[in-house]
Amino acid sequence: MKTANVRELAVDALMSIEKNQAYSNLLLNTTIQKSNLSSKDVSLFTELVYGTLQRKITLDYYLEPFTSKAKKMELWVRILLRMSLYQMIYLDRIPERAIFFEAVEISKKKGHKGIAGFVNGVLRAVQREGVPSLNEIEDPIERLALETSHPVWLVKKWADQYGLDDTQKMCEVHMKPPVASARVNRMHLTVEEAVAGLAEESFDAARGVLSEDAVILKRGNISKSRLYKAGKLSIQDESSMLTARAVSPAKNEVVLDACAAPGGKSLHMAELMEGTGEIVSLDLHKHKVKLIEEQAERAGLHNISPQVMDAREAPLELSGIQFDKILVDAPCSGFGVIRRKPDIKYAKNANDVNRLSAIQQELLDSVSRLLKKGGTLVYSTCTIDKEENEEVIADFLASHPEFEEDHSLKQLLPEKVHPYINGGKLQILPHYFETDGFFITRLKKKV
Ligand SMILES: C[S@@+](CC[C@H](N)C(=O)[O-])C[C@H]1O[C@@H](n2cnc3c(N)ncnc32)[C@H](O)[C@@H]1O
Repeated sequence: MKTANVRELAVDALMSIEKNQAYSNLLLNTTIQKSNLSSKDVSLFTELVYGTLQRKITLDYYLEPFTSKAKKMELWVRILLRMSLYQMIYLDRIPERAIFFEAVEISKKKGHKGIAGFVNGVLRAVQREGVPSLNEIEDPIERLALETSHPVWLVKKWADQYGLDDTQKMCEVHMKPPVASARVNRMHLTVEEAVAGLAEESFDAARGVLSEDAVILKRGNISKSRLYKAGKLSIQDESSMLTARAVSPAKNEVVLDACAAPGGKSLHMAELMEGTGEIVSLDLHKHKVKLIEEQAERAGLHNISPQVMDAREAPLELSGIQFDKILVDAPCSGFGVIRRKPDIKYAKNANDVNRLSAIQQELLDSVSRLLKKGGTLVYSTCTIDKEENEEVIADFLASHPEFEEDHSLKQLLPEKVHPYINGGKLQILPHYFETDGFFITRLKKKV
């Protein structure tokens, strides 16, 4: 496939994401699988889609003086201009004449000569005059939002919650590509054996930086490895791997995973229980429950019982006896995974956060009835928003005096995260270890 086609494919992918027809990470995977792109073209395609999406607000700001007079610009034209500008500013290795030529070719194909002339004119004017400086923006929050392409309301919220310094580091790390990592099924092999096995298959792998169960991959697609296909590896971010460790299920226990699909943490817990006991894995959606079944099958784990159910309506008799441990890995805004899904920062708004924190409360309220006395309840999210994390837990504890924070996280989790543990709560921000941002709380039902 020629590079011009890669760019055209990237414009189409960005259009679908913009129209909310698909999540960036899912769309990228399906487009790559369906096309017969070479690995070099896959890298360029990924870079163009992620890079343009990550920098959307900044690129629009840069384009504004050059496009403000255009009467009406179709969405694909704006996207093509953003993508071309992204290459001009951030990708040194692509010569400008190639960027211009291919932008013009795509314009002719998707539109007509007139649009090609407009696109060419805008790009040449940018080349001549340069983009506007961001230094003149006085308000530090507004400037940071524009520099790192985040909506102002979000940067303001994080600055209120964490201070400007951490917010700046977090916004900057969101610009970097995510690290590929996988969890080793320790029932079958050690992390060292997994690294060596991957090296034999010519993957450039190393031990993880945070989780004792992790390998990280510098190059290559882990799902193509023999170890993955044999169920000995599962794709998961390192911070997310800490959740099952925080639950710490013992052999033969009965565990509820209330929001379980696609099954990452159910599988991890099943592995820690060495295939014994039972994990009841609920999810609201039938097609997602199927993913849990497929993953359990791939890993050869038979102690997982997936069920389609709204965990807010889970009946008391669900477990027969009461559960020893319960995990609520709740639906959330996902602000901790912006590096993987940049569209999240544009798509979610303050109402979403309110709606989600109400659902999170309902989930905890409901499943807490199913836990036996002395049992463990772990609540986790892949967000950094305090309204969905600390505040949900504070509200839950205020209305559930039968629960208290369990202070054993420091015994269960690696030393590196200890500075970020506060009582029974752990908040990892994405820049601490260049992982996803993650929140984990361990609670105990009083005896
Ligand atoms: C953060 S994801 C869980 C990820 C999963 N624990 C893993 O590690 O692979 C949240 C899941 O909760 C599910 N969900 C949302 N509302 C739910 C509800 N009321 N009851 C059960 N599942 C729900 C969503 O469908 C989604 O799959």
